[in-house]
Amino acid sequence: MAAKDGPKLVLYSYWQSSCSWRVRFALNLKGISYEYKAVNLLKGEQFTPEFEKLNPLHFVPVLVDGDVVISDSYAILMYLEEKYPHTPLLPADPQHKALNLQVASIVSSSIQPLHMLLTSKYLEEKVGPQERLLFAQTNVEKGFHALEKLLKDIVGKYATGDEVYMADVLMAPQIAVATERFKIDISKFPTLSRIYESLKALPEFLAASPERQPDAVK
Ligand SMILES: N[C@@H](CCC(=O)N[C@@H](CS)C(=O)NCC(=O)O)C(=O)O
Repeated sequence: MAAKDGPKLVLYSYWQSSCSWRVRFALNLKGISYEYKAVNLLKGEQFTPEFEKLNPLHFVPVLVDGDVVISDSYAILMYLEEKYPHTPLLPADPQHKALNLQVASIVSSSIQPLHMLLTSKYLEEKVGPQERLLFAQTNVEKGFHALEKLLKDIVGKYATGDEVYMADVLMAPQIAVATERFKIDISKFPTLSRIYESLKALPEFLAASPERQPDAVK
């Protein structure tokens, strides 16, 4: 389905970016088609003057919806939720809604920034590749312990019950990156493992996966 009453949405994305993956997953869940614009982070395309106009922080993802330009995946998801409310990313129940927002915040503020490209490059230069990896692994595991504790009594098929919500949208790419890039043993986190098993079978998640993007390097 295309976005109603307006031009097609444009997503600036990089295939391996977990923040972009969140937005691709959410767009797929909502059935919104979009144009994909690749920003090659390894070639430094996030620093071009054209991209800087979209996001002075030089990060993907950026969503363009007509005149509206939004960077930051969290803000993009909230925008999509308001403008395209079908297939909601947040439950109506206030407690479950708060839990989804809390999980989303933990992933986007307390896990991903500690292993992102910018942080990794800096640490690798200052303290070396081994320390960089250890720093990422320690902080991903710390975040996963918190998520495990938060969700263990509420988990259903997905993070906060039997519907896919915002918590899942952020957790699934984060778990994929943790296991594949940082070799985290997800079996140490039984609740997260269980959620991930359900999520990784979803066609909307698979279609959003790095390998399936037009800029994927095979
Ligand atoms: N809080 C931002 C973080 C965005 C972010 O960290 N993007 C990464 C890719 S996941 C990026 O563009 N990194 C480029 C760099 O580090 O130079 C969001 O959720 O969108």
